[in-house]
Amino acid sequence: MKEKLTIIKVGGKLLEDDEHIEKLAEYVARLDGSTLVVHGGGAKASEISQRLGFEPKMVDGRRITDAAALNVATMVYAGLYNKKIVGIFQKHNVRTLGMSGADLNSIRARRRTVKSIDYGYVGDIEAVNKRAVKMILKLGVTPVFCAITHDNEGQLLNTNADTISTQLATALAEDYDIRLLFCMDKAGVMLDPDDDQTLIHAMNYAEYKRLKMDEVITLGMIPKLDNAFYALINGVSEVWITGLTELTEAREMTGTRIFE
Ligand SMILES: Nc1ncnc2c1ncn2[C@@H]1O[C@H](COP(=O)(O)OP(=O)(O)O)[C@@H](O)[C@H]1O
Ligand SMILES: CC(=O)N[C@@H](CCC(=O)OP(=O)(O)O)C(=O)O
Repeated sequence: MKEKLTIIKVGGKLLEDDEHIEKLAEYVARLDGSTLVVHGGGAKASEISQRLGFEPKMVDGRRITDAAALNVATMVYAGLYNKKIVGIFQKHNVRTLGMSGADLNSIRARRRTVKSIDYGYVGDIEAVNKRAVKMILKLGVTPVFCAITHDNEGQLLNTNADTISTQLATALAEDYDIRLLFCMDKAGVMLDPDDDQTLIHAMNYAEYKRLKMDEVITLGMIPKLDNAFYALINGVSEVWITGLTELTEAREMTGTRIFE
């Protein structure tokens, strides 16, 4: 039987409040089996960019990342948030290692080719160094990955955190029984994102396509769900889109369970 691995992707909006990181750390400390965390930070990167006087630009949920935006992304994701999470996890006795895709050459990516849009220093993942990640997990350590990858030629790249968690999950699915949890600022996928009462408890691909066409599902939820379904058809056992309270405080997890 494969060992259990829980992969939790934490959305950047949740990271704005240290209390949320504390709750997550307490939850991870209680979990059985191995855990791997991936985090974003897009909202903070946008805020810092604005404070520095340049407007952030997003297309289809992906940041147009010029050299200045890449510097901000590296400082916010690999620096501020990664180290904040590591510090708070250590406080809760979770042995943690902060990672980017450049560390141990764990995630190699290629700069996205320019078609109609030049995304700049945005990386599409080419290879996950499974050996390195498994080695960390075998030590009983929880790796915490930020949204920075590299091309192994010295260039750092910005990669969407939902995609990183999905690529790590599918690469490790051969060796682990994986639960992939996308934890964000809403309770899950909803018919009305401002009304928790409209939570969709389970969703298949046909329903996703219909709700996307009807523009019930929009913005960052689209790449998240594309990743969620990709994970499910590529060997990941269980996929959820959920909120922090729904994940860490409910006796039984609630949110949106993704099924084929
Ligand atoms: N049907 C929906 N249900 C819930 N959230 C939705 C929906 N459609 C769009 N969204 C938006 O998607 C956002 C989550 O995507 P994103 O901002 O990329 O999250 P994260 O930073 O956690 O990856 C929610 O905050 C919400 O504004
Ligand atoms: C290429 C690209 O768009 N990268 C994302 C990485 C951060 C991220 O994914 O953060 P959230 O999970 O908080 O949205 C960005 O810069 O916004």
